[in-house]
Amino acid sequence: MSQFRIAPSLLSADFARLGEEVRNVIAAGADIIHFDVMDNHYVPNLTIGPLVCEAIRPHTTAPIDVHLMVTPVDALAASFAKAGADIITFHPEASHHIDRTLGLIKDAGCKAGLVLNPATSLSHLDHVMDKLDMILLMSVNPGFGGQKFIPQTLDKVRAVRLRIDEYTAKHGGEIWLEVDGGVKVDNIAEIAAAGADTFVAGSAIYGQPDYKAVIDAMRAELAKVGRK
Ligand SMILES: O=C(CO)[C@@H](O)[C@H](O)COP(=O)(O)O
Repeated sequence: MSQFRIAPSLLSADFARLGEEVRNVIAAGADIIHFDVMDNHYVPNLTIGPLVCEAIRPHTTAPIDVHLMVTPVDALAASFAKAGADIITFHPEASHHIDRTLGLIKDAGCKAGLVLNPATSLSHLDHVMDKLDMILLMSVNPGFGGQKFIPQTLDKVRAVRLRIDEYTAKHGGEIWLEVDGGVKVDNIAEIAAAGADTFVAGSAIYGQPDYKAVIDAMRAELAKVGRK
């Protein structure tokens, strides 16, 4: 895996051909499959559940990164761990007991992370840094693909990068910083320069006929970033 990771969001894939869409995007050079779970309650949209995760699992050995936009969280997190997820992230305001939910995900053998919406405070990270494998910053309000990147996210990325670097310099370990929403070829370098290392892109990749061309173009942009 390269130092920057590209994670196509299945939300923009052809749902009638999901297995093939997973294989094609990995063959095109993606690192991770991003799997958006929406419940029509926490967010105003309804997508896919653990059965679909289980169905795509045999189609790739790449990590499946499940982003839970649901409340309540715990039972579904456990189901996704059983269904073959590698990484499970959730929104702190959707869980009554953040520390317990993170522990439950890790005890099930998955990497765990928190997701912060554009207006959600970084204070949610304060007491759980030791349990985080990933922090996912939403650069759109969650619920739909194809929205425009919110530029104020860049300051948040810088602030979280600082927190991660300070924390890992002192305590060791690794915490990925993922950004999700409106990520394109023309802004990925700026987001990386601000401190992100993992990039979710739905419509930018699945909205084009040639997935490899888009992923190659993203990697070419990332190669220009001096940070790593
Ligand atoms: O979680 C979400 C939206 O809630 C995202 O993963 C979107 O699916 C990203 O789509 P694009 O903005 O890249 O089209």
